[in-house]
Amino acid sequence: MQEKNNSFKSGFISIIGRPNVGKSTFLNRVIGQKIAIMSDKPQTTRNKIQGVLTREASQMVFIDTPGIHKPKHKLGEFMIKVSKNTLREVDIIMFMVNAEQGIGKGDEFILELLEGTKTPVFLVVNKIDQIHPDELVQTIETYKGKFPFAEIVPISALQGNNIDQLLQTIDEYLPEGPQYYPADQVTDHPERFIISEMIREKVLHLTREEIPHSIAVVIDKIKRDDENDNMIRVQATIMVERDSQKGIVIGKRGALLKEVGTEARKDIEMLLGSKVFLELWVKVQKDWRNKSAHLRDFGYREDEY
Ligand SMILES: Nc1nc2c(ncn2[C@@H]2O[C@H](COP(=O)(O)OP(=O)(O)OP(=O)(O)O)[C@@H](O)[C@H]2O)c(=O)[nH]1
Repeated sequence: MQEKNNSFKSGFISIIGRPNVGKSTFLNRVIGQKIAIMSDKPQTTRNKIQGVLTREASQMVFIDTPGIHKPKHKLGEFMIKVSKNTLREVDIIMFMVNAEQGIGKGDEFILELLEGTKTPVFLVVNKIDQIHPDELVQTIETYKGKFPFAEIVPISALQGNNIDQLLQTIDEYLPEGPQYYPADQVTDHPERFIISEMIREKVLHLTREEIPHSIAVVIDKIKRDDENDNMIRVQATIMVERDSQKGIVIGKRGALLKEVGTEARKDIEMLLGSKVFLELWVKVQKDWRNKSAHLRDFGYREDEY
């Protein structure tokens, strides 16, 4: 290493893995800001979210792909298509697995999807804070036998263990390239999407087990109110699949919806740096997950990927 290489490196890193392995936790830790929704329920990340990490000599653009699983209905198939498309275009694939669990059907399915890919695949074993080192060695051995991983990196996204090492390794694989985004930009997602995810997160959180993932949040309007101290008015609709779910989301005399609104408003105010008036509606749209047309309405447009 006689010659110092001053050239800038950059690239796209796709994070893939079964639901709940900790992809969003990782992104949030690395980017240091709440951009990907975090939840202890599986499959809360439906859209592609990019987090951008700019270092001294490199820029990493992370893509948080939807949790892959075998398709059970239209939305599932759609998510898989999205994931497959992104895998072809990225520089590194981070396949994240949960150290606490053995290799499962979902992992096997993802490995099948990865078969023959030319992109380097990193096996990232997350949640190592939960297991004994001996178990870790075993898990790694099992995975090693299944796929020619370019790198294997154990981490704890929650506690931060080995994250620097992982970023260093990613750096080594990045090609020379431009700085795609300004250094202070952490996400290229429109505020609209982040706001809808903030609201969705509150609904999932406050309804606990009662509301499955059959909800979507549509932002109807974001408007600055010049007459009212520049307050920003946000109008959003929470879409549910069944009447019974509507009742749950609204709660007794509207109590739950009010709580969702209060909590979400705080997050949105932080994001926009302004006072926010949040108006929430709940609407039943039967069986929306199986209707491709509705996917479009909810902003899951394939042509964006
Ligand atoms: N103990 C431990 N828990 C973790 C770690 N990383 C994530 N978790 C937890 O695992 C759960 C799922 O994490 P997420 O980051 O939402 O998972 P995800 O992969 O983004 O999930 P989807 O959006 O469903 O694909 C959360 O309760 C996290 O707090 C870790 O390193 N250690």
